[in-house]
Amino acid sequence: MAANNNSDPILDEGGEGGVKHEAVGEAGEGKGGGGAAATQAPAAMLPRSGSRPQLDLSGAAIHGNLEDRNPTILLPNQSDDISHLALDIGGSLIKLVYFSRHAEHSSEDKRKLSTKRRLGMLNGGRRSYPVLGGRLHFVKFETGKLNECLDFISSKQLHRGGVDSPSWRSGAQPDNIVIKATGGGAFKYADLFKERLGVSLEKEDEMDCLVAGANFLLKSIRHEAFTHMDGQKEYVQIDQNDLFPFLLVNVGSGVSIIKVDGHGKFQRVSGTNVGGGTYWGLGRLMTKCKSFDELLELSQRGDNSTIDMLVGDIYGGLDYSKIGLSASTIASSFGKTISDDKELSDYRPEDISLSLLRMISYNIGQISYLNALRYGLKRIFFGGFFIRGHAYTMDTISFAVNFWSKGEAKAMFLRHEGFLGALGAFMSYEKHGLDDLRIHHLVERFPMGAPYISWMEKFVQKGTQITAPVPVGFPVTTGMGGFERPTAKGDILRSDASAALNVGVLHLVPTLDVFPLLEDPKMYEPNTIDLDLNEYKYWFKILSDHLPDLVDKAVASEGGTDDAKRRGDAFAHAFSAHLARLMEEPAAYGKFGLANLLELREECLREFQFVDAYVSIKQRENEASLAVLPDLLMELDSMNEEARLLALIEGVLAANIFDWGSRACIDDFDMFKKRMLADKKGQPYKRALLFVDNSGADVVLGMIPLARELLRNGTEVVLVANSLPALNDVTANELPGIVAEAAKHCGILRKAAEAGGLIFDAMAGIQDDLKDEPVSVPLMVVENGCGSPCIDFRQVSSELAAAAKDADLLILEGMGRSLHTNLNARFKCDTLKLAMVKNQRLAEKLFNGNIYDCICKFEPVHLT
Ligand SMILES: Nc1ncnc2c1ncn2[C@@H]1O[C@H](COP(=O)(O)OP(=O)(O)OP(=O)(O)O)[C@@H](O)[C@H]1O
Ligand SMILES: CC(C)(CO)[C@@H](O)C(=O)NCCC(=O)O
Ligand SMILES: [Mn+2]
Repeated sequence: MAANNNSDPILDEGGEGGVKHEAVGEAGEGKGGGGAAATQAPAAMLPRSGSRPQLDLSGAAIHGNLEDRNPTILLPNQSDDISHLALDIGGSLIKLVYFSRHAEHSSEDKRKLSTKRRLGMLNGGRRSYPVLGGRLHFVKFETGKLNECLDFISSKQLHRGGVDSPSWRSGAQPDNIVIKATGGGAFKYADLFKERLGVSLEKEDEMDCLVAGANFLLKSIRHEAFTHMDGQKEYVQIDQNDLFPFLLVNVGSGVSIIKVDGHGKFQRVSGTNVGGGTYWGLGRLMTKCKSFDELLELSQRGDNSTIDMLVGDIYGGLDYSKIGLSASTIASSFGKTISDDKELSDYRPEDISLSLLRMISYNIGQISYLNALRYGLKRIFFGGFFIRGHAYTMDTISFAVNFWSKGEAKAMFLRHEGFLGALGAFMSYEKHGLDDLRIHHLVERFPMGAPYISWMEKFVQKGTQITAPVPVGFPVTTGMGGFERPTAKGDILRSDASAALNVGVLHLVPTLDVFPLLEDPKMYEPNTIDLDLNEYKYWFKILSDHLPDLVDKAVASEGGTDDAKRRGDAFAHAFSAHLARLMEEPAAYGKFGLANLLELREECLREFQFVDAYVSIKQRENEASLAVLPDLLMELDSMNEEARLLALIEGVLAANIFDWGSRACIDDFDMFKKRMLADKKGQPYKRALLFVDNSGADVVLGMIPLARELLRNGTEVVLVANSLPALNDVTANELPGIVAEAAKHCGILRKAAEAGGLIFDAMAGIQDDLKDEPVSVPLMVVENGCGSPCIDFRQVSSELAAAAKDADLLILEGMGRSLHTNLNARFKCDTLKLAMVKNQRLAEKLFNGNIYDCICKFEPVHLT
């Protein structure tokens, strides 16, 4: 049977004895090397990206001061088209949202075109999606340092993309660039923008923008809103049909309180002048702090009871329980400072900062509650940069809302807290074509700001600062309206650079779709197991242990040059920083599952320009497997149909099913066989989608022979492969080459591949044994839209979505796609999930089984 000794390097358990399963059967011997090169050169084959545009880095240079934390890098030759910049210029901070669109490198190859034609995706040349892909970036500056902001805009030429006219491309200065702007500064600084950048600010109403921004986030971003109570962050999935009404409280310098009833339907019902500016302003005066973060950091080491007058101070240490006040409740903020014969300098800055923070947060919580009560609203979303993702601030506000409303109203926070206005201004562009954005079009990534060129070493140094975990003190509440002071001592606040990791770059990928065969997209959850802290610890160790090996492979894949080594170092730092961040706060990047974690690693490799770390390994495996394919096919053809089907499934699992008694934890093979053999009675599957995994034996000796069997029965086969490299997974770009090689040994494959547009030229020099073959059903290859070893069926390529329309059989192979994700996923058609459980812990957890157990899970749709 198929010799399958290539294994998934991460999804397999580390440790546990190297190569996981040995060659089964005899056909796998000998015939090493010398085989035809099945795969094409990877670099040349990667002109496009399912999720990220490739940058043209030639001629890149640092612009501005090298000492800056985020120096601007100019990429003069990259074709990204920056367009649509929007600003929110507030009393304290300037927020920028800009969209970089990448020109389609539309060198669609013949395979793609023919697949699209076949799948009915080429309707008169009209694009089936509204806009080009690109990325949405979020940046902020202090309003007092407006010049830095202007420099940033000008160095990145952000203001020039807003024009559709090509005049500026030829170098001519456009005379009328208009940029959307909101916030008071849109009025105050309009002249300065005209003077410095030659642009006019088109003013958008601040409240309109706040509401539009909040509605956009709640509608389009997964895991945007969360509650924060007693130090626990919990993401809230908002039901689109049950979003309105809600109260929006934007805590900027001042506070605006808005009742939102729908899109563009709202009323500013209240506000308070005691807000973020008050905290920062008073705090600066009283503590001599130089920055907002420094002030916030001080509060974490404060004890407000030296400053605030508590109920117990007034009642001789007793609660005033009759009206529900505990002794530790603040009776009067700063009240103690009146009776003391003390100067400001006699108080600790830490205590002052905490008293101020509590006074203001509590007050905002209370006013918000009163307004929610006034309009009968249960949900209050808090935005604005005063929140700053700070656990204690959020807990204080949540406590106030919960306490006063007796649990009736809920405080929720937003990951993009400070960018509501800027996003709203951005959304107000009429022609950006983004109005129709859907949740599945957006993929959030968390880049480390990869330094592309000369300052890699600096990044490695700086990366260490980001890596250092920063504990956040969780407050303990006492009930009855009192708070304890924060328990953590000596903590520092996460620096702005890494705090930026709360908010990623939003990648707009208009070609993504929800997989149409999902039984219930709303209820679908790709991850099989929740990543709780224990799971995190486990994966943290596996991923950390595997990191040096991965770096070696990645560096080797780029020729082992000095540059590749430096990038390898930087990648290791960046990925470790991500892991450290997640260990400290598993919910930092939204609700994160294993699929996201594995994808993060692949993205991180890509960020450091590692195109395909496993390229040569994949090539070697493919060549070796192709060399033994003819023998395998011959052996299969000598079997009767039943035995062949078993051997084929066995080949996919690379396990010996003959002794399944002890090895299979889920064994629906007989059920599948019954259905397959029924094909003979004239009801073959119409179209099967085969999701391939790994390279080499898994593909060549596993899935391709299975595909051949289906083709033989008259079933159309679509091989579904990754859009981008991930581990040793074959990509949709590589697969046609492999199929073409395999087809040299088999008439069925060859006819089907020709029918499916995978082979174009009548291949000369191949023995022509096709004369007697009937006209074949097609064999096609489509990309899945992912660059990950797992798959999230809420976001697949439009190609795959189109191919799914006529499919009545899905075959998911491998741990990533059928175990770690999708084990419990239900589809609208028959589904076969095949995997060997190469992880002891998972086997125990999921099936009470053992490592190397197999699952062959058949879920016929008529039974459900
Ligand atoms: N790095 C920072 N520098 C200054 N203030 C900060 C910083 N980070 C958070 N803040 C807090 O955020 C507040 C500003 O929030 P935000 O940007 O939402 O308001 P704004 O738009 O500037 O003000 P407004 O809407 O009232 O005009 C500051 O007053 C301060 O409390
Ligand atoms: C004046 C704005 C709207 C400027 O963003 C904001 O700072 C604010 O809502 N201040 C509170 C003003 C009040 O309602 O008392
Ligand atoms: Mn504002």
